[in-house]
Amino acid sequence: MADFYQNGIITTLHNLSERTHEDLESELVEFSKSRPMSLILPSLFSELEGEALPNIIQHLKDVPYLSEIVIGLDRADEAQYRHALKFFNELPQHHRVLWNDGPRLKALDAELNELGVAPRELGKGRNVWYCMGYTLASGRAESVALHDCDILTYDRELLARLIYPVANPRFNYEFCKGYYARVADGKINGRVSRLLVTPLLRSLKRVVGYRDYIEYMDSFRYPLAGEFSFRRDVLNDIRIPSDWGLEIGVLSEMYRNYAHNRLCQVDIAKTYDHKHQDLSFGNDEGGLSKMSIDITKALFRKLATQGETFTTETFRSLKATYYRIALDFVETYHNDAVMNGLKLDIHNEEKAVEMFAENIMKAGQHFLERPMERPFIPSWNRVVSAMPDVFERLKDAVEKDNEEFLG
Ligand SMILES: O=C(O)[C@H](O)COP(=O)(O)O
Repeated sequence: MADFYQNGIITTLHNLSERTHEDLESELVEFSKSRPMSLILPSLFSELEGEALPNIIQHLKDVPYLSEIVIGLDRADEAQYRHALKFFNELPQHHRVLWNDGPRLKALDAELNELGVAPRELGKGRNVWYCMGYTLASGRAESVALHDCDILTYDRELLARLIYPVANPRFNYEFCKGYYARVADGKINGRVSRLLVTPLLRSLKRVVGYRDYIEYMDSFRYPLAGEFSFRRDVLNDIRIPSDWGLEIGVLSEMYRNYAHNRLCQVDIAKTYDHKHQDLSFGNDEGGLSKMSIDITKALFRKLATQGETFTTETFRSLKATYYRIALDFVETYHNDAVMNGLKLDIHNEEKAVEMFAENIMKAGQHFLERPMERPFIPSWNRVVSAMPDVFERLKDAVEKDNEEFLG
């Protein structure tokens, strides 16, 4: 059983009783009468052939409270898009598959690009952004959840717990972030979250001092979770980063746009496992190495927008402080693992810490060389002002794709 401690400056909603998903769902069905709900699934075609997504679909089939499911499909050719339409057609809920690489959506993307408001990089950020635009265009939902498509331990209770805080009409939350223990196969995972993000935030507290933003970020128990939920109005003015800073960037946007009491986090699962990426030592362009550089840059950029100044010396102190704190964390996690009968490879953990320490310097150097770089995709409010009929056009393109290729 979890404890009920409130850490940090964001409300934490715990899992304190063994409520069944049926029990939660019967409430959600009631809530859906005043707050219709939808789910966004950013997916790669390859995930349709993996282990996780077919199981997610089996669970979603029985979810009784969703008005819409919006699937963003990346890296699919025409035959694969046709296959995806059949694959998702098992869902009884109203659903649409956005063929991001198809000619209709690519033509719209090219026009947005002409106007300077299209995403500049391919990837999950762009996929999520188009799904958010479609959700605004379709207007079917008041409360929206979003989760990854590689969750191996998926259960429909995860979705019920994730959307509940923004679905209950008596709650005033605009945004909710999921958290869980990433423990699977006898191991503690979540290497970037445990070994980079938390120790880096703790070292920032030492090097730059108390900052409300750092306290806020450190309040999230799993800051890199790809599971969020929000009220629809959030989607209008959120700016999504197109790189690996997506999760951190979304939290920073919420910090900028809302008071702390409109935000919360919720325990969504006892365990969680997903597809693991390589650490990619020495390769700044891939795997967890690139992820760690993007995340660190996102934190520096955000602090800079609050008036923080950085020099090479700041980054050197930060690296040294981080290294010490992160090594202490390795010992902490090791002891936690031992007491729980789990495995933790100290050598691999320390190798990861060494790489992250180097990457803090690389991210710092990059920041000093290009302080004005902004990987953000414009908010949908801005896009509407540049192209007033964008929602009709997006909706039309998606409807036509679905009609033409479903047969
Ligand atoms: O959340 C994280 O820390 C990264 O996504 C890496 O996760 P993993 O160690 O579970 O693969």
